[in-house]
Amino acid sequence: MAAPGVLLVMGVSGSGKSTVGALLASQLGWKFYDADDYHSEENRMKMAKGIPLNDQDRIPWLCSLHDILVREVASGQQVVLACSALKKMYRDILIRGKEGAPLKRDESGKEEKPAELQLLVVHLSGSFEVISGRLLKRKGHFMPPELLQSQFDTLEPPSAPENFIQVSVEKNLAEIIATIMETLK
Ligand SMILES: Nc1ncnc2c1ncn2[C@@H]1O[C@H](COP(=O)(O)OP(=O)(O)O)[C@@H](O)[C@H]1O
Ligand SMILES: O=C(O)[C@H](O)[C@@H](O)[C@H](O)[C@H](O)COP(=O)(O)O
Repeated sequence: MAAPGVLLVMGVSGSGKSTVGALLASQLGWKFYDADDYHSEENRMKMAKGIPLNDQDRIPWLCSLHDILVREVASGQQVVLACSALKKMYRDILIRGKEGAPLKRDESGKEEKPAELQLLVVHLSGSFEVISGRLLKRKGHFMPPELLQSQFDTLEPPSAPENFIQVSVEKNLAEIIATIMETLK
Protein backbone atom coordinates (compact mmCIF):
# COMPACT_ATOMS: atom_id res chain seq x y z
CA MET A 1 0.00 0.00 0.00
CA ALA A 2 1.16 3.59 -0.59
CA ALA A 3 2.58 4.84 2.72
CA PRO A 4 0.06 7.06 4.51
CA GLY A 5 1.17 10.35 6.09
CA VAL A 6 -0.22 9.24 9.42
CA LEU A 7 -0.60 5.92 11.15
CA LEU A 8 -3.20 6.10 13.91
CA VAL A 9 -2.88 3.38 16.56
CA MET A 10 -6.25 3.32 18.36
CA GLY A 11 -8.15 1.29 20.90
CA VAL A 12 -9.45 1.31 24.43
CA SER A 13 -7.26 2.17 27.40
CA GLY A 14 -4.71 -0.61 27.95
CA SER A 15 -4.94 -2.05 24.43
CA GLY A 16 -1.26 -1.25 23.85
CA LYS A 17 -1.46 1.99 21.79
CA SER A 18 1.46 3.73 23.48
CA THR A 19 3.70 0.67 23.49
CA VAL A 20 2.94 -0.38 19.90
CA GLY A 21 2.94 3.21 18.61
CA ALA A 22 6.36 4.04 20.05
CA LEU A 23 7.90 0.80 18.74
CA LEU A 24 6.43 1.33 15.28
CA ALA A 25 7.59 4.92 15.07
CA SER A 26 11.11 3.91 16.01
CA GLN A 27 11.13 1.06 13.48
CA LEU A 28 9.74 3.27 10.69
CA GLY A 29 11.81 6.33 11.61
CA TRP A 30 8.59 8.36 11.86
CA LYS A 31 7.76 10.92 14.55
CA PHE A 32 5.70 9.61 17.48
CA TYR A 33 2.91 11.46 19.27
CA ASP A 34 1.02 10.08 22.25
CA ALA A 35 -2.39 11.76 22.44
CA ASP A 36 -2.42 11.27 26.23
CA ASP A 37 0.27 13.97 26.44
CA TYR A 38 -2.15 16.52 24.95
CA HIS A 39 -5.11 16.17 27.35
CA SER A 40 -6.02 19.34 29.26
CA GLU A 41 -5.47 19.35 33.01
CA GLU A 42 -9.30 19.28 33.39
CA ASN A 43 -9.57 16.12 31.26
CA ARG A 44 -6.78 14.42 33.19
CA MET A 45 -8.34 15.29 36.54
CA LYS A 46 -11.73 14.07 35.37
CA MET A 47 -10.33 10.68 34.31
CA ALA A 48 -8.23 10.40 37.46
CA LYS A 49 -11.47 10.84 39.46
CA GLY A 50 -12.98 7.94 37.53
CA ILE A 51 -15.31 10.06 35.36
CA PRO A 52 -15.30 9.15 31.66
CA LEU A 53 -14.71 11.94 29.16
CA ASN A 54 -17.58 13.00 26.91
CA ASP A 55 -17.70 14.45 23.38
CA GLN A 56 -17.36 18.00 24.69
CA ASP A 57 -14.19 17.05 26.57
CA ARG A 58 -12.69 15.18 23.67
CA ILE A 59 -13.50 17.40 20.65
CA PRO A 60 -11.08 20.29 21.41
CA TRP A 61 -8.37 17.73 22.22
CA LEU A 62 -8.92 15.93 18.89
CA CYS A 63 -8.98 19.25 16.99
CA SER A 64 -5.61 20.22 18.41
CA LEU A 65 -4.22 16.81 17.47
CA HIS A 66 -5.57 17.30 13.92
CA ASP A 67 -3.76 20.65 13.72
CA ILE A 68 -0.50 19.00 14.81
CA LEU A 69 -0.89 16.24 12.21
CA VAL A 70 -1.62 18.72 9.41
CA ARG A 71 1.44 20.77 10.35
CA GLU A 72 3.71 17.74 10.43
CA VAL A 73 2.43 16.25 7.17
CA ALA A 74 2.66 19.64 5.40
CA SER A 75 6.34 19.74 6.34
CA GLY A 76 6.88 16.24 4.89
CA GLN A 77 7.00 14.48 8.26
CA GLN A 78 5.31 11.08 8.61
CA VAL A 79 3.74 10.45 11.99
CA VAL A 80 2.56 7.64 14.25
CA LEU A 81 -0.18 8.83 16.61
CA ALA A 82 -1.33 6.72 19.58
CA CYS A 83 -4.84 7.91 20.41
CA SER A 84 -7.94 6.21 21.80
CA ALA A 85 -10.08 7.68 18.93
CA LEU A 86 -12.91 5.47 20.10
CA LYS A 87 -15.71 6.80 17.86
CA LYS A 88 -15.91 7.21 14.09
CA MET A 89 -16.62 10.91 14.64
CA TYR A 90 -13.38 11.25 16.61
CA ARG A 91 -11.37 9.64 13.81
CA ASP A 92 -13.09 11.93 11.32
CA ILE A 93 -11.97 14.93 13.37
CA LEU A 94 -8.39 13.67 13.35
CA ILE A 95 -8.57 13.35 9.55
CA ARG A 96 -10.58 16.46 8.61
CA GLY A 97 -10.75 18.70 11.66
CA LYS A 98 -14.02 19.62 13.32
CA GLU A 99 -17.02 18.90 11.14
CA GLY A 100 -18.77 22.07 10.14
CA ALA A 101 -15.70 24.15 10.91
CA PRO A 102 -15.98 27.27 8.77
CA LEU A 103 -13.93 27.09 5.57
CA LYS A 104 -10.73 29.07 5.87
CA ARG A 105 -10.09 31.90 3.38
CA ASP A 106 -6.76 32.43 1.67
CA GLU A 107 -5.18 35.88 1.24
CA SER A 108 -7.36 36.64 -1.81
CA GLY A 109 -10.50 35.82 0.17
CA LYS A 110 -11.06 32.52 -1.66
CA GLU A 111 -12.36 29.67 0.49
CA GLU A 112 -9.87 26.88 1.08
CA LYS A 113 -10.96 23.27 1.59
CA PRO A 114 -10.17 22.01 5.11
CA ALA A 115 -7.03 19.87 5.19
CA GLU A 116 -7.67 16.12 4.91
CA LEU A 117 -5.01 13.62 5.90
CA GLN A 118 -4.08 10.25 4.37
CA LEU A 119 -4.36 8.09 7.45
CA LEU A 120 -4.20 4.35 8.14
CA VAL A 121 -6.05 3.25 11.27
CA VAL A 122 -4.61 0.33 13.24
CA HIS A 123 -7.23 -0.89 15.71
CA LEU A 124 -5.74 -2.88 18.60
CA SER A 125 -8.65 -5.07 19.48
CA GLY A 126 -9.15 -7.48 22.35
CA SER A 127 -11.45 -8.78 25.03
CA PHE A 128 -12.33 -6.94 28.24
CA GLU A 129 -10.73 -9.75 30.25
CA VAL A 130 -7.31 -9.60 28.56
CA ILE A 131 -7.13 -5.80 28.53
CA SER A 132 -8.35 -5.32 32.10
CA GLY A 133 -5.73 -7.87 33.22
CA ARG A 134 -3.03 -5.68 31.65
CA LEU A 135 -4.42 -2.45 33.12
CA LEU A 136 -4.48 -3.94 36.60
CA LYS A 137 -0.76 -4.70 36.28
CA ARG A 138 0.18 -1.30 34.78
CA LYS A 139 1.71 1.10 37.31
CA GLY A 140 1.99 4.88 37.52
CA HIS A 141 -0.72 5.85 35.02
CA PHE A 142 -3.51 8.39 35.57
CA MET A 143 -6.20 6.26 33.93
CA PRO A 144 -8.06 4.13 36.52
CA PRO A 145 -8.91 0.56 35.36
CA GLU A 146 -12.54 1.17 36.47
CA LEU A 147 -12.99 3.35 33.38
CA LEU A 148 -12.38 0.45 31.03
CA GLN A 149 -16.06 -0.55 30.77
CA SER A 150 -16.99 2.95 29.60
CA GLN A 151 -14.22 2.77 26.98
CA PHE A 152 -15.74 -0.46 25.61
CA ASP A 153 -19.23 1.09 25.74
CA THR A 154 -18.04 4.08 23.71
CA LEU A 155 -15.94 2.09 21.22
CA GLU A 156 -17.10 2.11 17.60
CA PRO A 157 -14.64 -0.25 15.90
CA PRO A 158 -13.53 1.04 12.50
CA SER A 159 -15.41 -0.36 9.51
CA ALA A 160 -15.54 0.21 5.73
CA PRO A 161 -15.08 2.70 4.11
CA GLU A 162 -12.51 3.64 6.77
CA ASN A 163 -8.92 2.79 5.82
CA PHE A 164 -8.09 0.39 8.64
CA ILE A 165 -6.67 -2.89 9.83
CA GLN A 166 -7.56 -4.70 13.04
CA VAL A 167 -4.86 -6.47 15.03
CA SER A 168 -5.44 -8.71 18.03
CA VAL A 169 -3.88 -7.56 21.30
CA GLU A 170 -3.39 -11.22 22.13
CA LYS A 171 -0.48 -11.38 19.71
CA ASN A 172 2.89 -10.57 21.18
CA LEU A 173 4.44 -7.18 20.41
CA ALA A 174 6.79 -8.52 17.75
CA GLU A 175 3.88 -10.15 15.90
CA ILE A 176 1.78 -6.97 16.13
CA ILE A 177 4.59 -4.84 14.71
CA ALA A 178 5.30 -7.39 11.95
CA THR A 179 1.61 -7.45 10.92
CA ILE A 180 1.48 -3.66 10.66
CA MET A 181 4.81 -3.45 8.80
CA GLU A 182 3.53 -6.07 6.34
CA THR A 183 0.43 -3.95 5.64
CA LEU A 184 2.61 -0.93 4.93
CA LYS A 185 4.68 -2.77 2.28
N1 LIG B 1 0.77 -7.23 22.86
C1 LIG B 1 1.03 -7.10 24.16
N2 LIG B 1 1.29 -8.19 24.88
C2 LIG B 1 1.51 -8.10 26.23
N3 LIG B 1 1.49 -6.95 26.93
C3 LIG B 1 1.22 -5.81 26.26
C4 LIG B 1 0.98 -5.83 24.85
N4 LIG B 1 0.72 -4.56 24.46
C5 LIG B 1 0.81 -3.79 25.56
N5 LIG B 1 1.12 -4.52 26.65
C6 LIG B 1 1.23 -4.04 28.04
O1 LIG B 1 -0.10 -3.66 28.41
C7 LIG B 1 -0.09 -2.47 29.18
C8 LIG B 1 -0.93 -1.41 28.48
O2 LIG B 1 -0.26 -0.97 27.31
P1 LIG B 1 -0.22 0.56 26.91
O3 LIG B 1 0.71 0.69 25.76
O4 LIG B 1 0.02 1.42 28.10
O5 LIG B 1 -1.75 0.73 26.41
P2 LIG B 1 -2.57 2.05 26.04
O6 LIG B 1 -1.58 3.07 25.57
O7 LIG B 1 -3.49 1.59 24.95
O8 LIG B 1 -3.32 2.44 27.25
C9 LIG B 1 1.37 -2.05 29.34
O9 LIG B 1 1.82 -2.50 30.59
C10 LIG B 1 2.08 -2.78 28.19
O10 LIG B 1 3.41 -3.10 28.51
O1 LIG C 1 -10.70 9.20 24.92
C1 LIG C 1 -10.49 8.95 26.08
O2 LIG C 1 -11.31 8.56 26.92
C2 LIG C 1 -9.11 9.10 26.56
O3 LIG C 1 -8.17 9.29 25.55
C3 LIG C 1 -8.73 7.88 27.29
O4 LIG C 1 -8.73 6.80 26.40
C4 LIG C 1 -7.42 8.12 27.96
O5 LIG C 1 -6.72 9.23 27.52
C5 LIG C 1 -6.46 7.14 27.72
O6 LIG C 1 -6.95 6.09 27.04
C6 LIG C 1 -5.79 6.87 29.02
O7 LIG C 1 -4.57 6.52 28.70
P1 LIG C 1 -4.28 5.09 28.13
O8 LIG C 1 -5.02 4.95 26.83
O9 LIG C 1 -2.80 5.13 27.92
O10 LIG C 1 -4.78 4.14 29.13
